[in-house]
Amino acid sequence: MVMAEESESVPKKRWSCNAKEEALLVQCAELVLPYLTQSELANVSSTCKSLLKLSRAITLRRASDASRAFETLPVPFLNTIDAHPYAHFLYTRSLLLPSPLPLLPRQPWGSSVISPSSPTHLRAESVGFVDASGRAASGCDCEACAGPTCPCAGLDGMDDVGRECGPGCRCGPECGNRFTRNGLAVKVRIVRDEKKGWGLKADQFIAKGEFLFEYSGELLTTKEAQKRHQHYDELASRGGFSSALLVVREHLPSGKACLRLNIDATRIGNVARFVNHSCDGGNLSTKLVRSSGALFPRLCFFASKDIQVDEELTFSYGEIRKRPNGLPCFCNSPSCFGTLPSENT
Ligand SMILES: C[S@@+](CC[C@H](N)C(=O)[O-])C[C@H]1O[C@@H](n2cnc3c(N)ncnc32)[C@H](O)[C@@H]1O
Repeated sequence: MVMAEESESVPKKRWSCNAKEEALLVQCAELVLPYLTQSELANVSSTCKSLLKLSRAITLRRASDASRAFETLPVPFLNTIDAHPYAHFLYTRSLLLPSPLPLLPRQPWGSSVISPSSPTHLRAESVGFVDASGRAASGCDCEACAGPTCPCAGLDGMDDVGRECGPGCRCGPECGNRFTRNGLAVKVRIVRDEKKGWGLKADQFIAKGEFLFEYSGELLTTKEAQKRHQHYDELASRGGFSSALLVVREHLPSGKACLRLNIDATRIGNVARFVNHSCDGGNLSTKLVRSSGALFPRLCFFASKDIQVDEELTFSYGEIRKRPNGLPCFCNSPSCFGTLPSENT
């Protein structure tokens, strides 16, 4: 294999190789390229025609399913605005404990030969309540969890907190009282907007009250969330950067304390990371759902009204606090405050 210099005004390095070498190169590249980020892929593909062809095929597959086949429904990207074919992030269907930046794992995406595996750091759910003998200490003993007789039933109504069967229950994954636990439940696509970046649109009719998805990502300590908030604010002020760090508070029964969940889907997350803000509350509502036996509740999204095909899915990011350097809001609702809500960390 030899490197050939081109005699253009700005010389470019290109590989030139014989047919046998090229076949070997493509074979190796098939195993490596799916692990690369968008810019790494672009750099590599500019070095030779075969890699360019392969990288184009990977890009097409990536744009056809943001979920990397972790969801049962594919989630395509659609961009008629600019040249970004997809957004690059690692996919997880559940909450994960964070890994420090340099240890962020790579996850193949867009390969025709390698199936992606979930990021390997600890699932937040793998920590649960146990009794002195090590048995799960909460949950139900139902064989079939039918209706309100199951002690874990409690997802109906407008309460901010719901309950479901979980790892502490005798029933299995097929139990009908675990319907927020099977990942994305409706067809959606990710659409590029000139002002808001990527956003999520319904690809089917969704009835009021229907469950859509949970908000997955890295579960951070408040200290780490504050550090990342500051870092993300700096990046956003330079433009072209969207963070997806959500802070949720659950008021505990005493009324005197609250549980604060910091979920960062910026680097690792699921489709929920694409839901944009609307000052009028949008068409989604959130509920913290506790699965019996799991230590942390999960933030789940439900339709707060009937949603038609092609409607953008939005919700309110929280209370608006006027900040001189707040990011501009383009929700376009009659009640728009002009500024995006920002967490006072
Ligand atoms: C959770 S992400 C949503 C997905 C994001 N639009 C993207 O391209 O990845 C939150 C970020 O989206 C953008 N965003 C969300 N709602 C917006 C709105 N109403 N107006 C302007 N930007 C918005 C802001 O950059 C915000 O920090």
